[in-house]
Amino acid sequence: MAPYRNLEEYNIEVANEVKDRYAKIIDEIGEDVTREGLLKTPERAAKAMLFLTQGYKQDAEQILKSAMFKEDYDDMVIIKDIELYSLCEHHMLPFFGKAHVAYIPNGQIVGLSKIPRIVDVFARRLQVQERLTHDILECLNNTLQPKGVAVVIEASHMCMMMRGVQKQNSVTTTSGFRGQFEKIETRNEFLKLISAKLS
Ligand SMILES: Nc1nc2c(ncn2[C@@H]2O[C@H](COP(=O)(O)OP(=O)(O)OP(=O)(O)O)[C@@H](O)[C@H]2O)c(=O)[nH]1
Ligand SMILES: [Zn+2]
Repeated sequence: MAPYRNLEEYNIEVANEVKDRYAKIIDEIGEDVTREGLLKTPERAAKAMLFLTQGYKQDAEQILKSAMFKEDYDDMVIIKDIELYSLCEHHMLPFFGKAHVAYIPNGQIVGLSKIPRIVDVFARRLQVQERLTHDILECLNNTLQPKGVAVVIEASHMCMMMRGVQKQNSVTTTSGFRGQFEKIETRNEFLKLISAKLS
């Protein structure tokens, strides 16, 4: 899971292919790929794209399993305001915002950092916000087998801001609930806690 830094750390053939295709795109849009400022741009763009899609090569289930511990705590665990950056699969433009994740343990808990880690695994792919929400939800539900799991994502989509309908302030909220969170009181407690501001 090490963060990738150099193009050489990616599959070199794939990385060079992506780089060459970015050079072609830059040329096609009417720019001069040989001018100084753009000389290294195809390589930088390839690195950025491979970084932003590294989730395909990562195994979220294994990440959770690497830090699951037996524990009798059976109240709600909430990790809120997890910042996320993903790419919409329609335009390959970013969407970004926050994920709020909760679960009710069923004899085992998971290392807290592993939840933001799996958010990144599923966010660093071409996604729609709905599927991203369910990917996180189902992974936690199947791997940790908790009494309940909830995921809420609030995000802004650059494809709706920079182009298309050009709405700068709209935020899309998606949510998924399993197990005890399907009960209205539990769900409401979670929603109340994620909207509460701690001073
Ligand atoms: N449901 C969903 N739609 C998304 C997401 N990201 C982008 N979209 C939408 O995907 C749709 C693609 O629609 P199309 O009509 O094929 O694309 P388009 O002509 O570029 O559409 P406009 O953005 O309306 O100009 C658009 O309505 C986008 O707003 C997402 O995460 N979930
Ligand atoms: Zn889009």
